[in-house]
Amino acid sequence: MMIAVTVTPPPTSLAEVRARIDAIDSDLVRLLARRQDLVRAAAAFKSDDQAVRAPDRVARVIASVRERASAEGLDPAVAEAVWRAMIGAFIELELAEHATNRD
Ligand SMILES: C=C(O[C@@H]1C=C(C(=O)O)C=C[C@H]1O)C(=O)O
Repeated sequence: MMIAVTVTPPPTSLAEVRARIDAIDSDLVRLLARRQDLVRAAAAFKSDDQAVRAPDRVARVIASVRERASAEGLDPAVAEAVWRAMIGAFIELELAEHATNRD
């Protein structure tokens, strides 16, 4: 049986490194926009600010992301820092959304 394996050759210049990073960032922005829609939707199901912050859920998300990061070769400390910053920003957005829904 033939198994096709795609190997991306290493970049040969800083410009190429940056072009590849830009392409990944573009995918990340698209995914984050989808995530943001869901975070906004979550606000409608919550009764107060404590429920919006949901620290127990945040802890579970971080633990899961750290595990997946290790499996994928991403430094878990980097993953945790990125997710904590992202979730912090989304909580601010969700708090604003929640306050608007309440009015
Ligand atoms: C989206 C939620 O609300 C908040 C945002 C979270 C996130 O961005 O992953 C997780 C928990 C909450 O702090 C949720 O409760 O699931």
